[in-house]
Amino acid sequence: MSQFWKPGTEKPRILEDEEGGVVYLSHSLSSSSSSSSSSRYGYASIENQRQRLPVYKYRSAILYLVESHATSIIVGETGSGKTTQIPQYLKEAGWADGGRLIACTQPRRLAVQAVSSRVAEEMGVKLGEEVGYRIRFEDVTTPDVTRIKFLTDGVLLREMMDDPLLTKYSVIMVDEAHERSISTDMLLGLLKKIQRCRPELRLIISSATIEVKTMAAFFQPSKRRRRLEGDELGPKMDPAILSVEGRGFNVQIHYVEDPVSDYVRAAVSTVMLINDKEPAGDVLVFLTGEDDIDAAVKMLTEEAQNIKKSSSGLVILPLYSGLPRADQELVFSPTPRGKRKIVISTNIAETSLTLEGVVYVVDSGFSKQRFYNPISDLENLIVAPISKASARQRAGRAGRVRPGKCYRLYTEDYFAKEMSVEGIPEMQRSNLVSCVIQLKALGIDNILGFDWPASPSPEAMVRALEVLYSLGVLDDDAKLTSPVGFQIAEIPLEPMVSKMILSSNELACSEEIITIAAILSVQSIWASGRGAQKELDEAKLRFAAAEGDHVTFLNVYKGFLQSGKSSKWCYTNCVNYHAMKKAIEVRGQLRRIAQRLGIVLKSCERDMQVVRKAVTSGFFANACQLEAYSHGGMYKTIRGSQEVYIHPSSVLFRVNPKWIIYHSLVSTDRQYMRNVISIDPSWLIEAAPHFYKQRHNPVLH
Ligand SMILES: Nc1ncnc2c1ncn2[C@@H]1O[C@H](COP(=O)(O)OP(=O)(O)OP(=O)(O)O)[C@@H](O)[C@H]1O
Repeated sequence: MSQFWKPGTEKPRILEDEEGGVVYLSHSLSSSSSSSSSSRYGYASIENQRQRLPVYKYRSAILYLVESHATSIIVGETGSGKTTQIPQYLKEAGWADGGRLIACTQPRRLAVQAVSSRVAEEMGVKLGEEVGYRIRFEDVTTPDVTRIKFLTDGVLLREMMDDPLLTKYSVIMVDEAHERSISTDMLLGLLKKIQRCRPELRLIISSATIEVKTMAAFFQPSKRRRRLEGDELGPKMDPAILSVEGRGFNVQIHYVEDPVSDYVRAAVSTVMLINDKEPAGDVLVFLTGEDDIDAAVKMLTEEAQNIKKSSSGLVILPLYSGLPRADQELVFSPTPRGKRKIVISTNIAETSLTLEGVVYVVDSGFSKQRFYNPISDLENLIVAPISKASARQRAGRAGRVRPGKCYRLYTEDYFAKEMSVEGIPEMQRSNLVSCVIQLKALGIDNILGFDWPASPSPEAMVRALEVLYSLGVLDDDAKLTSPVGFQIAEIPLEPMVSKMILSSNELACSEEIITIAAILSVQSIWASGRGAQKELDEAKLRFAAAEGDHVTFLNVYKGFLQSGKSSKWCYTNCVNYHAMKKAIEVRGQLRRIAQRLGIVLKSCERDMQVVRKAVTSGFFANACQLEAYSHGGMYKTIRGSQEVYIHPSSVLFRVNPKWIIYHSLVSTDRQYMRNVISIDPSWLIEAAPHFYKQRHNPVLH
């Protein structure tokens, strides 16, 4: 592995400036130790660029290993060419002949789209023909024509429902396997199973930062199996390991000297200093979520206005999953001459992406991560420190087409001594409802005995089985019910949302429920980043419904449509225009799914009781009862008796209905419920009699 940072060279120091802001000393920023000449940038033909990538020297070795081993684990620095080149080498070597397909999976949709268009460009073909991609709700491939297919690991899992052995694929490359998302882990377990029936299927597990030993141990065949296969001709079942040495361009790593207390402010100061002292080049900043990002955009815009002369050339772009597609794609557009693009992103840009102009990366050291406690049955999104693997991936977004620099907003000591090597696999810190339903749909009955790369907790499994049983998805034998279980398994959404949509059919309110589901899928439709809380509270009052946030969303949606989807209307009403556009995009996709399932699209007009009943039928597990009026209203979850509070952003904050259902929790000083709706407790028994058995919950009677 190459060393990013050599102590004693260009280490920057962070000092407090007179106003108390954080600044980097300029001498650190102006030093340079590029290992490659920047003249390489921009002039080489695509073919030359391909041949200069470190992975090119390993072309024959990779093809040999894939030929001779069922599984190959390939590790190489970020930017060395794994994702874009290996699928092309495989195609050139004939792995896509005879109508077969080469798949390359990615954990994120944005990466799927970006790498597939790069590979299509390198091959000189139209995207969607020989090279295509598939993400949830979008298939850009052509049957019998597409030979290389990029797709999210979640979509490949869904393809298994129709084709359990994935027979059309000759090679499946599971890229960025270090991310250990639930889908990646499920995929690894299932692919290992498939290989037993299809030894001709080749797997490539690739990443810049994977723990090779763990992965190799997982794919090691058992002694018994090795004996059985001993004499057969065919690929070796022992996994092969290849380390691709070398990296594209050097990335200097800079650390802060002392820990920073406010990483958003520190990130903004760092960007301003880069802009002031450093030569041309775009900046990619990693923060944790929409709130941080909006705050940073606002601060940067103000800073840029204050120092007009030097900063008038900043193009500031947020990037997070809740943004509409067109806005996300702006980050790939060429930076106008004389300008500097500042992309402020969540970890959506952490792996696989090449943003061509990016020379500087600013890493806050944090990301939002899901944590689930099976005992209390509470799942939270928490801002938590990232792992070394993530930090290296973030740094690797620089140095892809020319030398770069990465500014870490944490100390070198912290990186070396305190940061964990890898994150905890998502499987071990998430609610497993979606995972269990998918495995059931694939016919895996013994879920506890499934061969996982990292075992989930039995408590979390039992909790998930229990919720699925109560949703009517599983029967007494823990098999999928017909038709509800099969229908819910087929909808590519969280089972609770899918159930809510299915119930809306019977309750004749599918149009409203689909709108609610779409709005809940974007982070927040309120423009909270603008700062004027009073203005926002007044705007909310204009739409607020006594029933709660879900019904309030319907009022906002109606207003937005009546305004002709106007951005001005959004501004006046403190509504986030991007979020509304995204919600409309998702709504269209959900309507298509609903129609495919035979759901009649129907509006209940003003009858909000049926809307609340439909929400209850999906989210009954999140029901709470008011316990005390202290602290703006203290509630307890009905199942786990956990203390929870209505989030101040909810229209029901301080209204405190006796019985409510929440959509999600955020944890700060307390557990806060976001997006809350009032219910009648008798609906809980109707929706989930097993879940709310009388002996456990006498309060319901
Ligand atoms: N859209 C693009 N524009 C310009 N160059 C690109 C683009 N995509 C990729 N490249 C070039 O190809 C190189 C290899 O990219 P690739 O994604 O294959 O690397 P990788 O080893 O998979 O990296 P990572 O581990 O970060 O995903 C990049 O470093 C860059 O030089």
